[in-house]
Amino acid sequence: MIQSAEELKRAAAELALDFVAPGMRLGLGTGSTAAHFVDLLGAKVRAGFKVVCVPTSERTRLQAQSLGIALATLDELPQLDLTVDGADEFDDSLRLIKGGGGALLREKIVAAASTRMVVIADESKHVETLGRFPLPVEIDRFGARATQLQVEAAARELGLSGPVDMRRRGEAPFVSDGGHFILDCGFGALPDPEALAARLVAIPGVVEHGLFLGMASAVVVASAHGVRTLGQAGG
Ligand SMILES: O=C[C@H](O)[C@H](O)[C@H](O)COP(=O)(O)O
Repeated sequence: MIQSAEELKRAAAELALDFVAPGMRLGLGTGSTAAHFVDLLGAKVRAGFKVVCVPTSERTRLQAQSLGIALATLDELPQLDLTVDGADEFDDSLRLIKGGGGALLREKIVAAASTRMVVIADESKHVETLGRFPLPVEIDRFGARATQLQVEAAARELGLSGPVDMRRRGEAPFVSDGGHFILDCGFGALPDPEALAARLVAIPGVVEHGLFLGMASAVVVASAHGVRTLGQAGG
């Protein structure tokens, strides 16, 4: 019987391997769940399986490299067949919150360049309404405080409130692979994620937000009762 969170993540990652065909151009996600997938893919590659992968973060690039997985940049491979990535939250409509690990911008660029995005997660990430996990919003370093005020104002217009915190690593602000800051927005339940997404992208200092809407084609979710797939991984 599957028990620990790590076992659940690995079980989801294992099932997602079924969606990978030889010769595919693959996007590799970031985070502890995606790391299980990369690890399992590495074992397949060692056994002779051929794929070329584009990592969504430096962390994932280093892991994949250490496992001997063939890598390319997104400039070299601008169209991908499939991206497999984790998520901080997903709902029944396969809408996601991502960015807990700070990789949301590259993750979204890579997912958008992929024909399909398959998300792997344990059941704890499944929510009725997105927003339990504070929404990460990646912002330019220039004028960060001004951008933060605009994010807060935009949320208020939509009837949302709650702390907007600059993500920190120790004393200093956290800096993403792209060199940006991240705001963690604890707005609580997001009844209209599409409206919030539209409002956030209209703020000039916002580089990207962690709402992935209409991007995932399937979520492979592992619980103590087994692993199931929501949505369609094909087509
Ligand atoms: O920026 C990080 C990513 O969006 C991750 O995929 C997300 O935070 C989920 O990570 P984990 O699998 O570690 O919960």
